[in-house]
Amino acid sequence: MSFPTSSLPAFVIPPLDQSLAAALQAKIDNKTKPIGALGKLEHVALQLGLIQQSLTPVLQRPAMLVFAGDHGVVEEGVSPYPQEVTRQMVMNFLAGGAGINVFTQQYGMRIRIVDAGVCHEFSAHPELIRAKVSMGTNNFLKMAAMSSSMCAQALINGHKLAQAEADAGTNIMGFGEMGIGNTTSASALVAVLCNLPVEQCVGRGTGLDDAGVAHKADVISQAIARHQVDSSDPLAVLETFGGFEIAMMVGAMLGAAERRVALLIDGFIATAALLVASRIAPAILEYCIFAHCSDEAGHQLVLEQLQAQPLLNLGLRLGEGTGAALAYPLVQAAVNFLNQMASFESANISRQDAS
Ligand SMILES: Cc1cc2ncn([C@H]3O[C@H](COP(=O)(O)O)[C@@H](O)[C@H]3O)c2cc1C
Ligand SMILES: O=C(O)c1cccnc1
Repeated sequence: MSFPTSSLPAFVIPPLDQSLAAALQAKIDNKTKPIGALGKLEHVALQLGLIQQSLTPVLQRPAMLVFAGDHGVVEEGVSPYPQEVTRQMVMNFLAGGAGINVFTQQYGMRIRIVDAGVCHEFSAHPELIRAKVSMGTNNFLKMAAMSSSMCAQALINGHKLAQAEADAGTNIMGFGEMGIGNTTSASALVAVLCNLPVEQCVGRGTGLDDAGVAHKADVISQAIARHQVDSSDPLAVLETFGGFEIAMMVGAMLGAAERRVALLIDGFIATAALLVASRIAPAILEYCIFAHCSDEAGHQLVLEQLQAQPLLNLGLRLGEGTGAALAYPLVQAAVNFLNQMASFESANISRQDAS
C-alpha cells in the first residue's frame, strides 16, 4: 500500500519555549560546584528542563528504536559484508545477542526492532515492529532508491510508531539502524545536502580498505552526477539515496520531537537521518542530544554542520544505536544532579567572593 506525498503529516516542531531558561540556569548555578563545572552535563540538564518545561525534568520509559533496511547499492561492492547480514543481524537483535541489546539491557532501556525494508519476511516477535515498505531499496547508481510514495510511507510509518511510543510514556528516545550498505546512503545524503566533496563524506564503514573507499566514493559521485537532484529539496534527496531505515528514522525523529521527546542521536547514519529531518523542520535540533562522534570519516563533518557538540568520543563505528545507549547514563546524571544535588543555601557552602 502506498501513500500519496500529500498525506504526509505537517511536521510542525515549535522552537523550545525559553521562558524557564533563566530559572533553570539559576538552579544549575546554585548547585554546590563552581559555575559551569559540570560542563556539557549542564547543557543537557538545561535542555531537558526546556524540553519538558520543568525545573525538575524526569526520564521516563527510555526507548531505543532500531530501524533495519536493505540497500540495492550493495550490488556495487560498497560494503565488505553481504546483504544477508542485515536479516541475520535482525535475528540477532531479536535473540538479544547484539551490542545494542547488551547496552540497552545494561541501562534498562526498552528496545524495539523495526523492519523498515529488509529483504526478508520475518515472523511475528514481541520486539519486532513490522513496518516494511519494500524488500530493500533500488540500486541508486541506476535509479532512485525509492519512489516518492514509498518514501512518504516510510516517513509516515516512522512518525506513527515514534508517536505511539511517546503516547505510551516515553520521553527520551534513541534511534539506531542496521542495513548493510547504509554508510554509502548516508555519505550521499550528507554530500548532497551539505554540498560537500564526496571524498570528505565517505569512510571505511564496516572495514573497506583504501581502494574500497575510493570505489565507494566513485559510485556515490557517479550517482550524484546522474540524478542531479535539487539539494534544497530534502525529500527528493532522501528518495534518491535512501534507505528505508533512514527514511523511517527521519519520520520517527520528527514524530518524537513533535511530542516533546528528547532525541538521543547515535552515529553517522542516524546523524544523516537527522540532517534530513532538520531540513524539513529545523527546530528539531533543539530536541537533540548528540551522543557521540563516530570514527566514520564524515561524522565529525556533519556534526560540525549541525553545530553539535557530542558527549562522547569513544572511537565507536558500529551503529545500531550503541553510542546513543552508551550516552544514556550521562543524561541520567544530568537529570540527577539537577534534581538531587544540594544548593549553596541547603548545604551552607560559602559562595565565590565578590570581586
Ligand atoms: C555484523 C555486523 C553488525 C553490525 N551492526 C551494525 N552495523 C553497521 O554496519 C553497517 C554499515 O556499514 P557498511 O555501509 O560498510 O555496510 C550498518 O548495518 C551499520 O548499522 C553492522 C555491520 C556488521 C557487518
Ligand atoms: O557511525 C556509525 O553509525 C557507523 C559507522 C560505521 C558503520 N556503521 C555505523
